Amino acid sequence: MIAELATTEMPYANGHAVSPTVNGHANGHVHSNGIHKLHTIASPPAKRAAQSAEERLTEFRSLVGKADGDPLRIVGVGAGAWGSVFVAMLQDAYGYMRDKVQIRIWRREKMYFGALLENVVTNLQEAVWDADVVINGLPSTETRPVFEEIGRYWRERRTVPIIISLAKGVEAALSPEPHIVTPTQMIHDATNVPIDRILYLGGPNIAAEIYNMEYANARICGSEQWGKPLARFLRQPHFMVWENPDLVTHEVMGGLKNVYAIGAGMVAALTNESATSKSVYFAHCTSEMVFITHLLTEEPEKLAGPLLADTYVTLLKGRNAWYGQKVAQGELRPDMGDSFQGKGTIQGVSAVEAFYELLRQPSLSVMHPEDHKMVIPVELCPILQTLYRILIRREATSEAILEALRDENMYDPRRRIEIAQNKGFYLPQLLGSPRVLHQK
Ligand SMILES: NC(=O)c1ccc[n+]([C@@H]2O[C@H](COP(=O)([O-])OP(=O)(O)OC[C@H]3O[C@@H](n4cnc5c(N)ncnc54)[C@H](O)[C@@H]3O)[C@@H](O)[C@H]2O)c1
Ligand SMILES: O=P(O)(O)OC[C@H](O)CO
Repeated sequence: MIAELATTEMPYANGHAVSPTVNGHANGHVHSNGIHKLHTIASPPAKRAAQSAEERLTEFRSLVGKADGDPLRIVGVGAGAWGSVFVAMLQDAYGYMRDKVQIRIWRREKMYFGALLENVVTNLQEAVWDADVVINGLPSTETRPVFEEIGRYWRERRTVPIIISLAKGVEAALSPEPHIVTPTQMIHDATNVPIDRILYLGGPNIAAEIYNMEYANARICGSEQWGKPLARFLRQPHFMVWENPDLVTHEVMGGLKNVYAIGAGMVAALTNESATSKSVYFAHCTSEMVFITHLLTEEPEKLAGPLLADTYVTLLKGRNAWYGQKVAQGELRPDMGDSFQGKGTIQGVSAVEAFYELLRQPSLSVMHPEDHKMVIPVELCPILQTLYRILIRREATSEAILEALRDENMYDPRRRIEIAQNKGFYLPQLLGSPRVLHQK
């Protein structure tokens, strides 16, 4: 039986859910059954938003082509930290309009302990078969198999859903030539949903903090036809959403920052939070990330801001940095896998392997700007190489990350960026574009 999100539990004022965004500031806490209770704190009524929630829902419904009496069906796939918070945010904003929208979340396992959360659906086919909007809250490593199953359920569908992927991770594919596969591409491959209806939402977002209404921003990346209306529909006063047409590079950046966040956690633990050591690491890891952006796109400067903000927040409070610390402290080992009870999946581990496997391909070799010989790109990324040795080959301990920083052959991080900027390293095939006939 499909259970809808409980709105009976939501406090109401004048028949509408008391949303933290309607009556000014609110403190919220989670009740045992996981329903977020909101208590408004006496404050002047919030400035009325340009468009009311009703107006935004009506606008989006008409864009999707929903007839009166036919609710907009939104379903989250994967009820982890961010997947759950993101769906709960939509529920807070629109859930009280039960005749116009139905918001649910699917999770694999039934909640046998405690009360089954009202908002959980445990039958995937029932959850997605007629969904108008699907939110992918799965780790990138699980996106392909689950959407292959969903694709089978959608074979006879006559309507085309819109899919928003939250996943930050990548796969490396080596044929027909080495290239990156992102979660939106996995979803497209698995379901045949046109890529212009599959978008990526990413930003410097810590789920728990957004759940507590801390102000955040994010980008919805993909086709402008859906990016603009979705940005309007998803935007909340405490969650600013901008649209950006560049889908794949932003999605790749979400995966790349997780790689270097793990290393940052290791350095923090090994140097007892030394600010100097962490800044040395930050200089080197950002130069490697900027170098990699130059391989991926002709306009890397557009990515510096989003990439560094997402990296920064993950260094401050992300699970990938936490994982790096725990590995360096010996509390976790690389052979223990990448998913942990109460924490979820550490996406950086699979990203280390994907980026390393990709950037070590001879066909991607670039001219070493000082040795004047062709080298595989990963030769210019000693931190990525070291993380691969620690986490994937398991042939080095975390201390190797400090050796990498102290390596006297290490370029001045500025040099690596200068190298990338001066020598057109752009490899269009990395993101699946046809290879340029004559590399610059
Ligand atoms: N947590 C955050 O603050 C945050 C913020 C922004 C982006 N993200 C990204 O969003 C994505 C989802 O993040 P999250 O924090 O919700 O993840 P999570 O690791 O907390 O939860 C993943 C959920 O997917 C479920 N799952 C995994 N494999 C499954 C399968 N095969 N079938 C069904 N369910 C399966 C797990 O049970 C879990 O509930 C990740 O790629 C993450 O990097 C996370
Ligand atoms: O908790 P993490 O490390 O998966 O990162 C969370 C978000 O990606 C930060 O934007």
